[in-house]
Amino acid sequence: MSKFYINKLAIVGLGLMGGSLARALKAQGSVGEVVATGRRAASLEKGLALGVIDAWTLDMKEAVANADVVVIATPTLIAEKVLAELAPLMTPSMIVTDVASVKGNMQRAAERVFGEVPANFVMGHPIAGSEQSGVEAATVDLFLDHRVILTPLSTTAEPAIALIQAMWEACGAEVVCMDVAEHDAVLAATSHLPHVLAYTLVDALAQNGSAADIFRFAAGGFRDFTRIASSDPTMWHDIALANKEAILQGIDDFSAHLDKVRAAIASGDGDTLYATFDRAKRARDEHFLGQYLSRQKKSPSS
Ligand SMILES: NC(=O)c1ccc[n+]([C@@H]2O[C@H](COP(=O)([O-])OP(=O)(O)OC[C@H]3O[C@@H](n4cnc5c(N)ncnc54)[C@H](O)[C@@H]3O)[C@@H](O)[C@H]2O)c1
Ligand SMILES: O=C(O)C(=O)C[C@]1(C(=O)O)C=C[C@@H](O)C=C1
Repeated sequence: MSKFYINKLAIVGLGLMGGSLARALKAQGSVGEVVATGRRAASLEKGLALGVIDAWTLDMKEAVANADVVVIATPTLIAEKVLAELAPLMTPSMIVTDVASVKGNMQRAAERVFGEVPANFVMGHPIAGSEQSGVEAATVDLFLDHRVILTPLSTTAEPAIALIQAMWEACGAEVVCMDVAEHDAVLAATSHLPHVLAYTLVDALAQNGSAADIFRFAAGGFRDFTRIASSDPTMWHDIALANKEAILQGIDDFSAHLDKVRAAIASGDGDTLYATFDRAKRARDEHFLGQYLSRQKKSPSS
């Protein structure tokens, strides 16, 4: 990993993501000053009190002045407004990145604001998080042993990509580069669809007249399946609208699969049911066992 140091990091939108990034970089001694800006003085003040940031301001110009790196960590659909505010303040030596969960929408937003995506804007997405939000939920090790996907374009400057890669590696993450459309299709399937399903299941049950009884008898399976339905509704409202086409495709593919399972249950087709459940168990076990083994290989003592 290349040795790097950020003199001044500016965070726009200090919540779980921005706060965890600040905590991790500070813990590594990889950053001089962290300044945050956002909408609400109260959460910025909380970030300061928790030692996550060194200073805050509601003035974007003041926040990003002389910053080496600016991280946009607001909900996805706000990013265009943030980019528009940032545009006249950007300097050639300033590198801008983001953590939004959808990249096609971010690319289109940057194209609308700048004409084309600036060479010093490196789009990124940490594949780590939680159902909690806000700076108080930020942790120093959120990105440790997780992947961060960067989606640079052919016009993105190599030194800018290298610096953002080094920033995430300093947080203990593995960085991979991916095409924007591929990113949005993959994340629609593995992250966005599960959230839509969890929210919809809980809502459907909660609308049921006997919801109180149903929830009273819900145990570990329901809790595991629905943890992510406690995620921030604004964040997921934005993601669902920003990655509309890929999520609709995911819902359609899933519905077709669910129809097959429904038909198998209705007709008593145990072979199909068993085969479906067995394939799913193997696929999940292999994936998570593979992850577990690779973590063990990296730190055999833990
Ligand atoms: N939470 C996760 O698991 C996760 C994982 C990966 C990526 N992301 C992405 O990271 C981004 C931030 O998510 P988070 O979990 O940190 O959310 P969060 O709610 O914890 O933090 C978002 C912050 O943005 C601020 N904000 C909202 N509107 C704003 C505006 N108009 N101007 C300036 N600031 C504003 C909020 O006050 C808050 O401090 C989102 O785009 C999300 O999709 C989230
Ligand atoms: O662990 C969680 O609670 C998450 O929802 C994290 C999660 C996901 O894995 O789907 C959510 C959104 C992101 O953009 C990346 C990660």
